[in-house]
Amino acid sequence: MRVKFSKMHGLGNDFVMLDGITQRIKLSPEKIRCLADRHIGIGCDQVLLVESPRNPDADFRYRIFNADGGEVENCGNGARCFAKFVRERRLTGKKQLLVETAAGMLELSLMDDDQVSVDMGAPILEPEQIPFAADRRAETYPLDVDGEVFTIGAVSMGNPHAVLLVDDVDTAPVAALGPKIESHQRFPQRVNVGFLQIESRDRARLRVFERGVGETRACGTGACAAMVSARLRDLVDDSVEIALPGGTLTIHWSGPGQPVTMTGPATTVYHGQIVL
Ligand SMILES: N[C@H](CCC[C@H](N)C(=O)O)C(=O)O
Repeated sequence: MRVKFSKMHGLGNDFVMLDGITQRIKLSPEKIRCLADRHIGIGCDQVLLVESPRNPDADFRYRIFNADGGEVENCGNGARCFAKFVRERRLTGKKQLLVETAAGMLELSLMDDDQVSVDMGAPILEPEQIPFAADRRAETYPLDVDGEVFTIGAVSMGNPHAVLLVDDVDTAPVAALGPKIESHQRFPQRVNVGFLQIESRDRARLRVFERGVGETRACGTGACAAMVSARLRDLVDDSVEIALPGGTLTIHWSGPGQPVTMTGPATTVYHGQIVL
């Protein structure tokens, strides 16, 4: 079946965007892995599928699939690209969108300068809801990785994140330690792993080894989770510029129970067609 797609990215975290409203699209983990493959497919970190909402209050539903074929709960960079995509495909004329995801509802605001602001909802901090095996909720947790104990934060933005503080992201052991923590047995659904360098109370640098993908050039939910973990440790204030390898996101969070807001760009690279 021949389908139209858009190739997009949020700060270099790249996506194949599929309109499942005006097109009949049936995906399987194998098809997703093929689409995401940078040699035999289009190549992307995630495949994002736009569908009609189940919730009558929502404008759209959007589903997120990692390059390994697994469906996941949330994608911050993808949410911004989604907002631009549905406008470009003339699926809506609205600039304020309510979107249903597996993690719940997201509120998206398209701004004039191609920036998109997303209300990502309140972070989830209870270990069993992250999910993360721990006796009780804490700002940080010891995590034994092959006999070496690391201090991590554990936060869910609908999807699970572990956050480690490092002195210098450029020399952080992302490739060596990322996979070990991603598949650590205390994270029963695996986990995204953020390596965070605090520069000041309103600026930090971050690299993320993403669950189901590997290191990406940016991770929106990762930036939100890292800021939340740093805020809980009183290392930053309520608004922080998070600099990732692909560019900078502005994250705002005023404390537990409050929503996290993420603002950043969304870029369309090209439109194409492919036989699925
Ligand atoms: N790898 C993530 C999904 C994509 C998140 C990321 N691309 C973002 O911008 O938030 C997970 O398995 O939870």
